[in-house]
Amino acid sequence: MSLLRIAVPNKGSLSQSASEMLRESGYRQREDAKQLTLTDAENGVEFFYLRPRDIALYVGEGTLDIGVTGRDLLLDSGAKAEEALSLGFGRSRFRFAGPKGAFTDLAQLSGARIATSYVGVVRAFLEERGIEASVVRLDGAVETSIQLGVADAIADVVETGSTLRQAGLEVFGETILESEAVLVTRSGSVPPGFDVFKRRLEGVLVARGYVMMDYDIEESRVAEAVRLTPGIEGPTVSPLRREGWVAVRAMVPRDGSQRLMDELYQIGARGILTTKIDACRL
Ligand SMILES: Nc1ncnc2c1ncn2[C@@H]1O[C@H](COP(=O)(O)OP(=O)(O)OP(=O)(O)O)[C@@H](O)[C@H]1O
Ligand SMILES: O=P(O)(O)OC[C@H]1O[C@H](OP(=O)(O)OP(=O)(O)O)[C@H](O)[C@@H]1O
Ligand SMILES: [Mg+2]
Repeated sequence: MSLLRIAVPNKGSLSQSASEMLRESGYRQREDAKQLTLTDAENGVEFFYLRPRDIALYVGEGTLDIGVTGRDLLLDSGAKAEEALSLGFGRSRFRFAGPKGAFTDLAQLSGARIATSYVGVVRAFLEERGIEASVVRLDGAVETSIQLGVADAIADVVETGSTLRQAGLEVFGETILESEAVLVTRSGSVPPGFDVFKRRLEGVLVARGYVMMDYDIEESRVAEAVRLTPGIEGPTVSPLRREGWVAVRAMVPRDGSQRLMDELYQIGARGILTTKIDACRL
């Protein structure tokens, strides 16, 4: 059987997290940041380490079957590729920003010069709003362009906001788009073997978002407790050696699991434990 060809970011914000997720999904990943490709024949895949900005193009052309890239980069590329799964890391917002106090409303962008590395996304957004502005394409360090007189405003990736603050800029207008790392495939086509690959990554996503919770409780209060921890298919309830008590086991969302433990304790549960899940298939 031919190998699934998968593009992975070689550098930048998404690179390390992408490789980590693939490793947790049971795939081999390169040990050396200079390595360009890696074959994992046992798992039927071959990895190509590429610039994240180029990945959607390779997948859209059909040269590669699957890619990991940013939603913003996918949209900016205009490639014939589509999002198949969001991966929960590399989260950022794409925003307009300008000197403090200079802009309050998107309409003020009319006639302005806007610097960005994401020309496709910005042009499409302005067109949709009927705003006529000139877009200046820069490769990076976009925040400095205003101070240097090349632009009046910028549109860029904002994560913590500290780069903007340091440049004396502030965001304005609505968020252009919310981005995160995504799996992309060629529009309208599902490569053979994609379902297994996707299920493995979904397993890691669920494992990251959930913990396994165990507790003991009096049988008379089980119904109440199980309402708090319904599990996925339904919790496992098993007998305990102690008369009138049962053990309950259920997957629960990691967020809020501490509060859930407090609530279970309140209604009489004891021996409440959570354990990390490494991987799963639901
Ligand atoms: N703080 C961040 N800065 C830039 N991109 C980020 C950040 N956090 C997440 N991302 C996402 O990473 C992708 C951009 O990756 P890319 O590797 O092209 O740029 P980079 O991380 O700025 O790397 P570099 O500029 O060093 O090449 C986008 O999808 C973007 O939304
Ligand atoms: O909100 P923050 O947490 O400050 O992160 C956002 C900044 O990080 C990125 O720049 P990067 O470091 O990649 O440099 P670049 O502009 O040269 O790509 C991005 O372009 C913003 O400038
Ligand atoms: Mg950058």
